[in-house]
Amino acid sequence: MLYDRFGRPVTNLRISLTQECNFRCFFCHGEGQHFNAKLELTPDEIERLVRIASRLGINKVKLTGGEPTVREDILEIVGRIKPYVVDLSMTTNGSRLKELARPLAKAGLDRVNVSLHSLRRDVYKRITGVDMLETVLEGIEEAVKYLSPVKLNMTVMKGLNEGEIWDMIDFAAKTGTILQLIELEVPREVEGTAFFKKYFYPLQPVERELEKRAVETRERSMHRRKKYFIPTDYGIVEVEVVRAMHNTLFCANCTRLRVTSNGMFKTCLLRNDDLIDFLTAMRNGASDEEIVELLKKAVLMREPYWK
Ligand SMILES: Nc1nc2c(ncn2[C@@H]2O[C@H](COP(=O)(O)OP(=O)(O)OP(=O)(O)O)[C@@H](O)[C@H]2O)c(=O)[nH]1
Ligand code: SF4
Ligand code: SF4
Repeated sequence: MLYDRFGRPVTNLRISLTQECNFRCFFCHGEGQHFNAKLELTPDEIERLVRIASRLGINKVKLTGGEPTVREDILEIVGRIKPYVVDLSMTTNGSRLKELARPLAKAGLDRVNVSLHSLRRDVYKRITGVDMLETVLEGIEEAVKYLSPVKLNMTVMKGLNEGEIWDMIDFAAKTGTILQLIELEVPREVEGTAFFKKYFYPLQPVERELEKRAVETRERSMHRRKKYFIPTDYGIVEVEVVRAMHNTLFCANCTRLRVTSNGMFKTCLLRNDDLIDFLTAMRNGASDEEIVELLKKAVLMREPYWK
């Protein structure tokens, strides 16, 4: 097992497969990739990286983007890395899940997180830039048949969807999904901007209400995130709250290393000075041991962002 200088174990890789996306969410953080990356890792390179990481105790992988399902070889990628991974998940906008949920599960995907910021067509379109709510809802319906759990990601924003939280909780109960309520998060330099002030909606009061209504509360080891089990007319539903801003406990329990779509290790979502290129080494014939050294170097660069 690898530990960073702050005693945090690294147990998962969060791999961005592409910067491409068929949506245009106005708040998209692009997984912290603020550069134009034309180059993409091939299935061979992804498999090799995951195989090497698995030897070091990293056995959970999250596939992200951009939008991971815009890659034509997504099924091949999933199938090739699953043998090395205990928990293989994907975060997607859901636009291709209707046709892909079943083949993805068959290829080895264990579970999926689907962004669903609103249940109202107009609001959904304002947030994502596309008129695809129906398609995504159909995708979710299909996903629950083959993948478990299916989580819904709702980024809560002032003036847009903050009034839909309880509807979304009911929707999650009805569909047999888990809801993740996510507070808008940005790096320090963006915090003072008009954008952030306009849309930031603090979830602490919502969390207090959840606490009151919950029949049970649990804490995840990752980020020490709270999970609330909320009774609804449709049964008990699990609601997880993601509050990263200024959350020292969250960062102190961060166990993931990121991989950018163009082959670099990235140590933190919110940092922009933390990249280690491993793809050039790989393409120049580096041995597994040399890749391990680069991975270890990245782990040693990790720092909690909020401390
Ligand atoms: N600051 C920060 N935010 C994160 C991190 N991981 C996830 N988030 C936030 O949580 C949102 C949802 O993340 P997902 O990709 O669905 O996955 P997850 O919730 O991290 O992982 P699982 O619950 O294990 O599936 C992201 O859009 C981020 O806003 C992280 O390591 N750091
Ligand atoms: S769907 Fe995700 S990757 Fe695509 S624009 Fe929206 S937030 Fe960004
Ligand atoms: S250190 Fe904090 S901000 Fe950075 S990736 Fe981990 S949890 Fe997110």
